Amino acid sequence: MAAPLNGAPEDLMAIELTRPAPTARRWPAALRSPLGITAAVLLLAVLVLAVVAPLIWQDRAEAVQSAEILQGPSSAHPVGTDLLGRDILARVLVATRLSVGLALLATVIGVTAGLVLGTAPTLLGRGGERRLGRWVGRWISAFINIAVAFPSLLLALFFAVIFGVGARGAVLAIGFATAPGFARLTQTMAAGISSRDFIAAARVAGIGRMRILIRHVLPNIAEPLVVSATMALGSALLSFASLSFLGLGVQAPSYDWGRLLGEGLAQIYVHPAGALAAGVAVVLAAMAFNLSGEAVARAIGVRASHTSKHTGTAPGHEPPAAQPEPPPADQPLLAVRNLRVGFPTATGEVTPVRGVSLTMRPGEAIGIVGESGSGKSLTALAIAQLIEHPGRVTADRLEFLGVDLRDDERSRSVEQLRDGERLRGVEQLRGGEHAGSVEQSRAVARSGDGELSSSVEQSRDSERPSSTEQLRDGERLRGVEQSGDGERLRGVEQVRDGERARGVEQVGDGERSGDGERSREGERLGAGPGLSASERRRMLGTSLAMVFQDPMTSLNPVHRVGRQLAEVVREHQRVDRRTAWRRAVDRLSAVRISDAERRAKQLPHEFSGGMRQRAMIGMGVMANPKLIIADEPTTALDVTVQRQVLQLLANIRAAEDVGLLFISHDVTVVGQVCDRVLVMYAGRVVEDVPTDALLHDARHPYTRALVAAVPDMTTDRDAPLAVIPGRPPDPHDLPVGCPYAPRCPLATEQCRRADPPLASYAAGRRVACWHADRAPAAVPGNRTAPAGPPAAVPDNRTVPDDDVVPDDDVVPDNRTVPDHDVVPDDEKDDRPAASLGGERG
Ligand SMILES: Nc1ncnc2c1ncn2[C@@H]1O[C@H](COP(=O)(O)OP(=O)(O)OP(=O)(O)O)[C@@H](O)[C@H]1O
Repeated sequence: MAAPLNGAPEDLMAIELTRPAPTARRWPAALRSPLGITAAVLLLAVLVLAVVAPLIWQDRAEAVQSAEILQGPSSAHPVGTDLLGRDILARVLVATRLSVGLALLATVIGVTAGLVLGTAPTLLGRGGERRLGRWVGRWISAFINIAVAFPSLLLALFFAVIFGVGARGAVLAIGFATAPGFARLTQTMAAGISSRDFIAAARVAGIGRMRILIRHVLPNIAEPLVVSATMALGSALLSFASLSFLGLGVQAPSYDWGRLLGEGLAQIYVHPAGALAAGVAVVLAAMAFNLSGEAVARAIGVRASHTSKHTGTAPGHEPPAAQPEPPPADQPLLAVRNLRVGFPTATGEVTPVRGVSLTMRPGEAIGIVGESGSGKSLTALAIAQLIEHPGRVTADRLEFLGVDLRDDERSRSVEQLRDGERLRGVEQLRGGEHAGSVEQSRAVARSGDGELSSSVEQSRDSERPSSTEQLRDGERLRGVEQSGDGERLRGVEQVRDGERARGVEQVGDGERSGDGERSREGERLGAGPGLSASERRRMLGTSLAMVFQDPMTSLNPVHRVGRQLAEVVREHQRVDRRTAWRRAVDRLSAVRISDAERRAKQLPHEFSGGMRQRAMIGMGVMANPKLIIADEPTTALDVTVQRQVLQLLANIRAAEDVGLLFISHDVTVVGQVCDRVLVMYAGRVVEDVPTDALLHDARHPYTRALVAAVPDMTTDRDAPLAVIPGRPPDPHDLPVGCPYAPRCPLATEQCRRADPPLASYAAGRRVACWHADRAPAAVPGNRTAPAGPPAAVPDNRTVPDDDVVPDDDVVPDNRTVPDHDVVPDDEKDDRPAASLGGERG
């Protein structure tokens, strides 16, 4: 008899929750089904027998009657007697307790060990700063993978030999043989839940790993785990019977069903009923547990899911270094330079975010737009420190509130190179060397006067081709050196203008002026300039809020909304439960959720989509953040709710002087809430333009195409809808040169040869295009001027309580960029250039 061990967890390996709503209403229906009734009756019978059988039939089962040896079925002995004349039926019934009890014990051991092993990678493996933890987590994962590869029976036999013959050894053997399957199931589900937005939100809020695991991950995977454990119990029963049957389990004088099977086997041809009775008991009890698991599964709505494969290809290209933005007069809220996000692939590394730079002042609203896959979300996640291993984030500078957010181990090499370059830059400045740099800096100066072409020309002729060549050859080192040159340019220019001292300071210490600020921030937080990982987490938890696109996945479905909001302040401000709850209710009403006290007690599924999104925003402002990152917060909402959410963000921003990084596909929506817009394409910023210039004075053909592709109420319905032909490039397979060239009506040979740098051509304006000097044509007649930013609530830290946004407040339209992915092939290439606005260039 070779029963499958721990088959249930393996069967349920890819289990997932189909819906997060409470399941109370589905239980009665499931119990009333034939499956539910059968399972309930069988389970009840097994449990009752396990409790009462030894009390009633123990004496009869153990009474030796030499006159009745090996009797066949009779009215006195319904399934006959054994070699000592004992009643077999009584023995089978009495053995229920030991058989079920031992199986239960083995299952508890297996489930506990599986839970610990399965959650360990999630617990240890998150966050870049935990190298040792990640390492241990990886080893545990590898161990689980190897263990599940072995047949469970083999594992059980192996462990049985290790732990010794007998009931105790068998319990441990079956427990440990059950653990790997259960661990794999737990690990898979925990990893799935960990990628959900509400976990990211909890992490942004600075909630610790263990707490996230216990409060957010486990409750969401508990139901399928219970189903799996129930089924594992049936398997453990069969396994135990197998070991006892083989003589490795329960030893005489004790007896379980496996032992009774073994004893009866010798008489199977004489008294088949006596031999089979224990087998029938095993089958019925296993069925009871498996059917119960099945019924529970139906009641709570879990089903098997399909796993998806990820394939990697060639690494991405290096874009030319962006020209840094001029340093703001005051300390920036957020300073990002040369941010890169990469993921390992089978053939190297793919880099979906390639050198993004941005500087945000306190209270500023910056929009990031671009088609799907342009790297907007990854940029936001990298800033919020939410890129998971094996994702790799590097940056020359990544500071929030003056605090360096970089994970040292990951970014140090780049930083060291930059430091080296900076020092050399200072030396060169001091010695009055580097004529080439002076030349280049003149170009930058001219471009500052609006002579963009000179600047571009300069870069085109000197820097870029070599840069592209170098990077194509994988000489990253020299690429970094060039970014150092960018720094030198500015410094040299300042020296040329007689501002030598300032230039040296800026170039020499670079953006190291931030160091002083960082120290001050560190002092404020009670830590040194280099904050520890937990201090950084705490700082981010209180100062940065994230609002995600899908309001359904942004809140934990199993916790009341108010409790989730309260958790943020309880975590950071150590306030008592009641105070935290009051603040949660207050924040809910501040985000205009009426009857906030009652709503706070509801679960997320009881909220509408717009309310959930507002609740998320309410959660974000629980700790008075300095920056809100909103990743397409209105995409999943209808027009009215979209307008309310935009209004709310604008109000909070104005009332609390919060910076806003607003990500969207929709250039018009971004135009209405932001001061300036970064347009991303193929993982890099291709244009940085003030909002008021977005519609009529954008320089990059891609920006203009995005603007032109947005229809509005005045769009001529008879004319073909403007679209951008082709598709954005796959980050795995970027073309040489400007990645937009294959879709660009202005593309020339030069565009196909070299990627243009993001160059500054006027105050607060940067563009990465070789042809950006060509005067932008007027936006087609179907465009209307953008509405102004939503009216803000001045000087008031709470947002008005009215649920209805006045129409004249703000009218963000819900126009969205058409889904270019679904442009039929035959439309892509013969689309007239006029539809792109390219003719305006
Ligand atoms: N974990 C990952 N591993 C590998 N590639 C990834 C990962 N996450 C995202 N990418 C890739 O990075 C690119 C940019 O993704 P990102 O989510 O930032 O795009 P996006 O501009 O926000 O798009 P959308 O508007 O559709 O959300 C995409 O091509 C995506 O496939």
